[in-house]
Amino acid sequence: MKKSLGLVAHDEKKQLLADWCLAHKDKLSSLDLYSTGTTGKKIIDHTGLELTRLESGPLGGDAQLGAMIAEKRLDGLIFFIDGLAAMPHDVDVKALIRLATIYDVPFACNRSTANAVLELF
Ligand SMILES: O=C(CO)COP(=O)(O)O
Repeated sequence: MKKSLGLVAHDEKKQLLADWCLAHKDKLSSLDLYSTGTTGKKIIDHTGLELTRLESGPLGGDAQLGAMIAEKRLDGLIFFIDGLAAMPHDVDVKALIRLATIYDVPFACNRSTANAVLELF
């Protein structure tokens, strides 16, 4: 069965994630990819990768990824976080990170850790 990977980025980090996805397109195309709404659109437009777009983060996309982790349907999470901006949905962001932590899901919050997580796939 294909492994699944979540891909999320805050607005200031979306280009960085799209570029990272392009650089790793071959490997990523062998995985089931899930993304929050706006991040997913950016990745598709930039890379042509196929992925499942969930709701936008502030409208529940982070919560959907958290639910997938709790249901053991997500094998890894790449979440490029903007550590310099306040988010109206900060509670959802924290909940997603918390679930990745307690379920021991490989989780990357920036490019160098994303490279390390992708090595596991
Ligand atoms: O806000 C996000 C993660 O917290 C990302 O959501 P979007 O991909 O819809 O911008």
